[in-house]
Amino acid sequence: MEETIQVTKQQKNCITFQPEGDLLVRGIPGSGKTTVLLERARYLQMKQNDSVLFMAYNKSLTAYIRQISLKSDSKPVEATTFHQWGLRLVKEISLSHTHYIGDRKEDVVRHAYHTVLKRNEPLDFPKISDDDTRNSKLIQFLSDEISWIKGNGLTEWARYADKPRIGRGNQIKVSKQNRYAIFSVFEKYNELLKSYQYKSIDYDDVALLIDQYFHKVSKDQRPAHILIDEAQDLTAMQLKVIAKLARTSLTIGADKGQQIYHRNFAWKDVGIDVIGRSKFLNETFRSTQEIIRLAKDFQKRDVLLLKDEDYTETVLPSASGQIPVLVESNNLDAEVNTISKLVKRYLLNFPDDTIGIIGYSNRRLSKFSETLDEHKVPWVMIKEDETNMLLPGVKLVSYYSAKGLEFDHVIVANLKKGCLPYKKSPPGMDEEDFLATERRKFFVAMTRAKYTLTISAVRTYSPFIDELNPSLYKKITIK
Ligand SMILES: Nc1ncnc2c1ncn2[C@@H]1O[C@H](COP(=O)(O)OP(=O)(O)OP(=O)(O)O)[C@@H](O)[C@H]1O
Repeated sequence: MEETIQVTKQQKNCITFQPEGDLLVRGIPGSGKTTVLLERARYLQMKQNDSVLFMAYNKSLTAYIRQISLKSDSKPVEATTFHQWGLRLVKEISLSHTHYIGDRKEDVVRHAYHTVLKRNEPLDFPKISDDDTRNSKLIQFLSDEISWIKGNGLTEWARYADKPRIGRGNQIKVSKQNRYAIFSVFEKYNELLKSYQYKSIDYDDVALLIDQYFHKVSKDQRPAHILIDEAQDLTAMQLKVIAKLARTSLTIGADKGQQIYHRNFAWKDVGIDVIGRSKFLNETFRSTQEIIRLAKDFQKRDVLLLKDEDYTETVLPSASGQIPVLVESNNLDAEVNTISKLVKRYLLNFPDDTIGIIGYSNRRLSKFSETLDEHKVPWVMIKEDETNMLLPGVKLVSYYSAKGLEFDHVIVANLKKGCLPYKKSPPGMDEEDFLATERRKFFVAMTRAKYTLTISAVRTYSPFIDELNPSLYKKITIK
């Protein structure tokens, strides 16, 4: 977002939409949702002279938004994630000494499970086949189920008991007795979290606690205007409290086609009124025709999305460029070597450009960083910190953290079977739903590219490679 841009009429209508009530801005990748939300934040800040808060799903996107916002002359916009902002509020209104349980959540679920098993009452858990004697799949299932319960605000037995299991798949059969057993673990888990031993909350608790202690939230603690980007990945409960917290207006940016967590709710279910207050941006500005043509064709494999009432076809942009390249390597070592050489060439030819290497995880990306060091290529890892994303050079970023970002040149790496899509779906999730979210990660990664796109496949290739239309890319095989 280097140049000053001329917003379109469609975008302007969103920016200056009436500053009271809700507004939903939907749009295809690169259609300017972030740009519009940021401009609207500035507009509201200036016109209304009242507090404005910009929220986004992950820390890398909020850091990026702060960086873009700082580049302009106007007052910077406060940007944060719901989890960061919410935890601060929770500490102020109820639990001053709390922190997130983070990666230890499954340990607490296991602790709760073993505690309820010792009770003198028969508990019937869902049958999940597992070779592991530690019941890891059941524990993971219980952990995901607890997130689902909290994310949908089903924290009372009466609400959970009969709730249709939308979004929880049909793979594992869950009877009423099973629900009773699960709910016993849920209650014990919450008790343990609060106990002296853990004194923690989990990520899903933030929305529940704000809802529970809403009467304690003062007017000054509630922003007048809240703008939220990438809202398709928030839970129903998170959106419900965000809608309650916004005093005057709530602006939501979302694209179902980029939803990488399995969610299922309608806007009205969470108290958001979008009737007559929904806008769609269908022009795309980031990428070239060649990149969007390939990504758009691939998106057609997402049958769940095509059936969704929110789905709208991506329109081709006017800018034209190089055809995307598919590089095939025999193994991961060959992949990092080839990509490192390619990156070196880009740096030489385009010293003022950003180059994003998007990989499966930070662990996988560390292989790139080692090899880039050997090739004497400077790089930065975009994790969740304040790495400057606007400066030229090489950025390493995971599929998750790449959401909402953009780079002049993108290399989507690790297209290997078992890596993307990941080798196994979480217990309980339907294979089709799982593949749809994994496919969207690839779609999101491809659409981060402005000028060139390279896809790097490693033997045994990801099945997604076969889903790419071969007439829309050029193939290079590295021996
Ligand atoms: N009217 C416009 N004219 C030219 N460029 C634009 C315009 N609107 C947005 N852009 C540029 O297009 C790119 C994509 O914009 P932005 O990131 O806001 O899209 P987005 O819809 O949020 O994308 P995504 O959902 O894929 O993350 C940015 O570089 C932005 O500066």
